Amino acid sequence: MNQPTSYKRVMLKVSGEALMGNRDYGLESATVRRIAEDVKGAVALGAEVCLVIGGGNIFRGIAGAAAGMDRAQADYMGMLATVMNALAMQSALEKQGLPTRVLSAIPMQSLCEPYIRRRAMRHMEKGRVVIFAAGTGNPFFTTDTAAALRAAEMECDALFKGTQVDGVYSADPRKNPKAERYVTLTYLDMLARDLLVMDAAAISLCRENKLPIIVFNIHEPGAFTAVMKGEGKFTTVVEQH
Ligand SMILES: Nc1ncnc2c1ncn2[C@@H]1O[C@H](COP(=O)(O)OP(=O)(O)OP(=O)(O)O)[C@@H](O)[C@H]1O
Ligand SMILES: O=c1ccn([C@@H]2O[C@H](COP(=O)(O)O)[C@@H](O)[C@H]2O)c(=O)[nH]1
Repeated sequence: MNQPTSYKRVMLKVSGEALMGNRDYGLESATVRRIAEDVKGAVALGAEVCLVIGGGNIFRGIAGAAAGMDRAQADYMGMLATVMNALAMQSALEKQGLPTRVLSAIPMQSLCEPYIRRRAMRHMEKGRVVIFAAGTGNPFFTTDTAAALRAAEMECDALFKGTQVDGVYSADPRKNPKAERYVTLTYLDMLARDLLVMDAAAISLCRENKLPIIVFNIHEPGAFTAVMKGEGKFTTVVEQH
């Protein structure tokens, strides 16, 4: 085993967009494999790991609504997109030799298990990597909120948000090159300054449950494993700093 981590159980939220790699849409297998290798590295540190994967690489409800669809119907399509990503990640993790389970908030018994909290807990205790699919199962939410919700339910020590940038900035760094990265931040700062790296419902849920949020760049090979050891660049969001 590598140098151990102080985290016993963690949630990793991976944005759907991150799975696109260099493509404009969908999944790039090399990217999915690289993230799976990173999860393997984190598991080797001795942590129990669960995942929520977004669906933005395939479909976002808000885009469907903008194109004239009923918003709730479009959101269900978005949730289905997250199931496809979960299945792709499950395959990649199993290729790495990791035991996994996909648990869906929308029951799909031919594909995966339904989400049952106590079953999920048991899977994690047995060292399986659990992937929570279909978000919260409800429209008008996001997979950030699903990640915060499942992390609280699983009694995780932290929520790691793997995204396109290496932390939380004073403004969106993809739009404003002068934006500055924070090393630590409070939940209230994130909410008050409207720092849109995560939605407000997810941040509030983390705050209520005293769940630290760690934002890092999932595109750096081995970044998740490194951040689990406190290495590399990231932003930590807590109650007080
Ligand atoms: N203040 C900020 N600091 C850092 N990133 C920010 C900030 N404001 C906006 N962003 C943007 O937020 C994005 C984070 O969202 P992300 O790509 O993880 O999307 P998501 O909605 O979680 O996932 P999906 O791609 O599945 O929809 C980053 O790519 C970044 O450009
Ligand atoms: O609880 C949830 C989670 C997600 N959705 C829908 O899925 C897509 C994709 O999720 P992202 O968080 O954007 O990656 C989202 O746009 C919603 O349409 C949902 O309805 N409920």
